[in-house]
Amino acid sequence: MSTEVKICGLSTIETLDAALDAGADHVGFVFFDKSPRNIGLEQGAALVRHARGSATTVALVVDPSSERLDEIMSVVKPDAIQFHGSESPAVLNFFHARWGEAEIWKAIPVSSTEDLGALAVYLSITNRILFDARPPKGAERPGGHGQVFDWSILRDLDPELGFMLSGGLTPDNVADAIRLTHASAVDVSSGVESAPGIKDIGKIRAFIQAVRTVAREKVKL
Ligand SMILES: O=C(O)c1ccccc1NCC(=O)[C@H](O)[C@H](O)COP(=O)(O)O
Repeated sequence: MSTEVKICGLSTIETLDAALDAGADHVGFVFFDKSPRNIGLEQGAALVRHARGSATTVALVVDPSSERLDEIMSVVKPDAIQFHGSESPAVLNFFHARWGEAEIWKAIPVSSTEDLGALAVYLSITNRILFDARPPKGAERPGGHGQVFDWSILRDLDPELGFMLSGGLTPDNVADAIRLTHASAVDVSSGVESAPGIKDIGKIRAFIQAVRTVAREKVKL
């Protein structure tokens, strides 16, 4: 089965179209004002409307208030919310009770095997777990740093978990990352940019092509 691809941090119709045309399965929009990829609610709503039905639309948030979540859900109307901060299981359960139809994705920061302990806490209350590189100390945002972590930490995980791999992926390293971790999905932001927040259409296409080459290898085996 082909590895799913999420292109995160999109902010223009042009780059969103490039991702959709190249076959992205999921498209992500950042609602966090300390991010160079941050977008406004109306901008997000227009991008989500444009992508609806072609890919899963994912709104990324970091420790949002319940008012902020309500705003995003009622104006932007994404298919899924990606919680990328230190949200507790209680926050995710509260969100589910209020917005039951939306998928819940949770990012888990990884720098050592011990970090996988969080899986047991979040697995039953999420639709998808995303492993991302733990951010550098003192960083202003918990993701989107273009940093890899040691993928061998994930090597023994059950591929049936269907986890998403993230952190420092690029068109050049994503095939190796999939072969090593058997991730069922990959997520990228910096690796398909020419500068922080500026998506590069050529890199988006190259990234998705590199992911698809791994699927073709599997067919040949
Ligand atoms: O991308 C951001 O600016 C961001 C800000 C705050 C929280 C999370 C953020 N990004 C999360 C993502 O889904 C990224 O795709 C993921 O961290 C990987 O980023 P990168 O290493 O730059 O590909």
